[in-house]
This record gives sequence, structure tokens and C-alpha cells, in this order.
Amino acid sequence: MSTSDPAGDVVVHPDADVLAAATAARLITTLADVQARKGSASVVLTGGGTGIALLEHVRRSPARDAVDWSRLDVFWGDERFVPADDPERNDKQAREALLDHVPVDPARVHAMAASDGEFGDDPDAAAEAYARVLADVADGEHGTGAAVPAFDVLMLGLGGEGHTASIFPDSPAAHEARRSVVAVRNCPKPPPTRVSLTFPALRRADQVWLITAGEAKAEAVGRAHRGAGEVELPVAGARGTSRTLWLLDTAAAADLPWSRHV
Ligand SMILES: O=C(O)[C@H](O)[C@@H](O)[C@H](O)[C@H](O)COP(=O)(O)O
Repeated sequence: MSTSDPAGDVVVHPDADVLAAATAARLITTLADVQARKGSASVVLTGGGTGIALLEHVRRSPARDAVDWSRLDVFWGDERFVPADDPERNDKQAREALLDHVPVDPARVHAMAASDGEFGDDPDAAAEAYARVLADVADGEHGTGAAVPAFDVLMLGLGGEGHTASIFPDSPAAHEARRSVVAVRNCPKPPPTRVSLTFPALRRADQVWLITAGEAKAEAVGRAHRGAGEVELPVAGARGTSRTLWLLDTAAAADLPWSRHV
């Protein structure tokens, strides 16, 4: 069932597993459609339980190879700034769930630096480097000097207090209006140090999908649909240029305004 309003379209699924499986199917068909139209596609992955669960469903899907994995650019919306082999790494979890099982072009998988990588334990340097990667890919795509590619699908989870990517309420990242990628410190959600895309980068995406499940997220979802601002509720600031899609289970949709009830 689905409805639409300024905060975006809402699709509600019965439970977290159906949400992950249905979103996996949606991702496969969306990327295949984009590739049929443009010849290639780009996706921004998210960390978190729901974000990784949907990648596992993509891996298991019989329709998986409707996507030409060799013509897909893969990015992350945020990353935990820990050593590369730390199980907390979003890219490590995404590779185990999907990317190591499909023929992606390694040169088109753009992971954020780890804390034991080329920039050492300097998350600001890692953030600046990722901003350069985004600018290089964008320039190659559009030749317009854009700082960030127009991502085809950007997927995000959200926290119960309204964070998305690693943009937390009333944090410096929530106020960042210029840079595309920033270091984030003292995060309430461990690990404490991260690298994250900012609102200017998130809002370059054609489609933003906000994917979440569980009653713990219901209040944040409801606040986003009642006009909360992006500094107090960062997920409210994640909007696509052509579509913002909320993909929820019934529990996470419980506090939607009645006008949105589906
Ligand atoms: O690196 C991260 O932690 C994520 O990017 C973060 O934004 C996550 O998506 C939400 O916290 C939801 O996580 P859950 O789906 O596990 O609740």
C-alpha cells in the first residue's frame, strides 16, 4: 500500500523481512531500468541492519543478474572510521552480503577510507579524499564541474532520534552546507568516529529511499511527516531531486499522520 505527500511517497510492508525482500526487488528492477536507459547506473549503499539485510536478499534473488554489475558505480552514504577488517565496516558487511558475489568492476566500487588506510587515523583527510572521488566521478559523468554525481538511487537508514547516514541531530554535520563529505566524531551510535555524506551530497540523488523497520523508528518517521526540520531530525533533510521514497514496515509506519495511513 502507498500514499504520497511533501515528505515523499510511503510504501508500507507487513514486516522487516518483507520490507528487505521487496526493497531488494525494487533495487534490482530500478537499476536495470536505469541501465537500459543510460547504459550504466549508480547506487549509494547504507549501513545498518535493514540496509545490509536487503543486500543479502539481492544476493539470493533469482533476478539478481538483471543488473549488469560491471556497469554499476557503488558508493556509501557513510562509513565507520575503523580498520578495514573491522566487522563494523559498512563496506565489509556489504561485500560479504552482496558485492563479493557479483561481478562488480572494482574500479567502480568507491569505499571510504579505513582508519588503517592511506590516510591513517585522520577522518578529516579520509572525508576530503572521498569528496575528491565524488568530484572526479561527477566530472567524468557530466563534465560540469559538479562536486557530486547525480546518484540514481541513494539508500538510507535512520535512527530512532532521527539521524541518517552519520548526520546526527544538532551536530556539525547537520549544519554543513558547503562540503559534500565530512568527518563525524563522538557519534551517539557506536563506533564514535565516522565519515559521512552531507545534505548537499544526499540531495544530489535522483531518488532517495529511506528504509527502516521497527517501532523504535516510528516516532522519527512520524515527525518527518509532520514538518520537523533537518537539524533536529536529519532524516527530514534527505530528499531526492525526482523522488523521496519511504520504505517501511507496519511498525515503523505506526505514527504516520492519519492522512498518510495506508
Ligand atoms: O552506518 C550506520 O550506522 C548507518 O549508516 C546508519 O545511518 C544506519 O542506517 C541507521 O542507524 C539504521 O540502522 P539500523 O537499520 O541497524 O537500525
